[in-house]
Amino acid sequence: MNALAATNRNFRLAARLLGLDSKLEKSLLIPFREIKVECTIPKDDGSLASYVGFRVQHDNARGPMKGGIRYHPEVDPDEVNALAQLMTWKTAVADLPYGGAKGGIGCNPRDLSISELERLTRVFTQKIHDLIGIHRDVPAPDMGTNAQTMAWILDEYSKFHGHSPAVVTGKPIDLGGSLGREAATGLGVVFATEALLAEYGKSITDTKFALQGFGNVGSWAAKIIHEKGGKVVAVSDITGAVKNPNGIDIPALLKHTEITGTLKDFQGANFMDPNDLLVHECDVLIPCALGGVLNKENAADIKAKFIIEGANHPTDPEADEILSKKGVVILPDIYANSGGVTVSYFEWVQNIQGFMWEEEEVNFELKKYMTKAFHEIKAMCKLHDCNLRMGAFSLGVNRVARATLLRGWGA
Ligand SMILES: NC(=O)C1=CN([C@@H]2O[C@H](COP(=O)(O)OP(=O)(O)OC[C@H]3O[C@@H](n4cnc5c(N)ncnc54)[C@H](OP(=O)(O)O)[C@@H]3O)[C@@H](O)[C@H]2O)C=CC1
Ligand SMILES: O=C(O)CCC(=O)C(=O)O
Repeated sequence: MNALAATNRNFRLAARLLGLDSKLEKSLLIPFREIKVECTIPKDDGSLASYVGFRVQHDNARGPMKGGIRYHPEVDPDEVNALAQLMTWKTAVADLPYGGAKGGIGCNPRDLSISELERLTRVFTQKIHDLIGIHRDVPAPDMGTNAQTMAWILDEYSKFHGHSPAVVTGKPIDLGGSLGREAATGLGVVFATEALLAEYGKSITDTKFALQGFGNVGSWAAKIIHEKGGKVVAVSDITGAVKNPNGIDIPALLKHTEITGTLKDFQGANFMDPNDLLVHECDVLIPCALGGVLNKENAADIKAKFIIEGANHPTDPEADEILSKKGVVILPDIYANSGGVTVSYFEWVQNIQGFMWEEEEVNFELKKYMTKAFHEIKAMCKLHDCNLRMGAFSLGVNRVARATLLRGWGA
């Protein structure tokens, strides 16, 4: 099942649980606006290269639309649509005054030089600048993009609209980025994990973790888990995977990836087939890379008792069903990885106030938001007798439905 079909399915199940009117259900599902633009740039060798960029603005009932921009070869309209919709429910679960959006460009950032990436980002921004904005749609980093990408968007956008730091979040600190934003998604994943494990009388200390993806989310989550006494027994990136049953030395691995850019040739662990990462022996599995990686092909072989969805849409509905029958507890993406957008919200607030918070304050507030959302999801699970994914979806969808009804349709 593709990402959009899976996301629509989860939304519809939640709408049924809530007893939403079918016309309201239909209106919530249709995106507010879908943008598709051609981005042609001169490459460093003088030849031309054309790419397709997308921005899907799913819903703005609760506030400006919010969500990352992804640079990846597999970016396609259905996936961006699904990710935009997930942002709508995610911001509502976290109770942020935002709607949802997502963007992307179908390209392999590893094949582009820094100056080619800059040109591509500026052309994309030129094409969409009238449709984003501080109170309209606020992009942020996602897979394949980072603080530098946000700096180029900010600069290009500001040429048209005047200096506007709050038009993007996840910026470099020197341009108004928030302390703590870079680590926020990984830290939020860890707060979410702690909240879940505590329900089962467990903690991070001495628990065994496997993480797929060692980029922004995966590397920060691994670092913080290691600092809290957890054992990271396996991690992977696109080039391969490493394992150590006694726990990988994460600071050493971070030093290695900083120097080489990959997990390859790391001396402190054994290499393994990256396809085995998801079915590796561990207590907690944290997918932090692509969508749809847990599916009917591998779900029956998963050894973890808990899955924390650091990535967006890592579990397809068929896998959800198989895993649920096995008794595996899944903490869904729209809650588990909401730490990033929550600190993006703090960044936007700081930019609008023209004020900067201490990192301790950012992290303290993040923990408060993550803890509150966890208990609100649990309450929905109790009310509707459902799993955590449906608890989170029904919490988010209900908040957006209420805002939509209150605003009305201005007939
Ligand atoms: N950044 C954020 O704030 C947020 C991100 N997310 C989600 O988290 C996930 C990861 O995002 P982020 O960390 O920002 O992205 P990054 O681009 O920083 O990192 C992605 C990581 O995934 C690895 N990867 C890519 N393909 C594969 C594969 N087939 N098998 C194993 N590893 C793979 C990459 O390897 P390599 O480096 O070798 O290419 C890299 O380590 C995405 O689903 C994103 O939507 C969710 C909320 C917020
Ligand atoms: O920080 C943000 O605004 C969005 C992050 C994001 O894209 C996500 O949560 O999937």
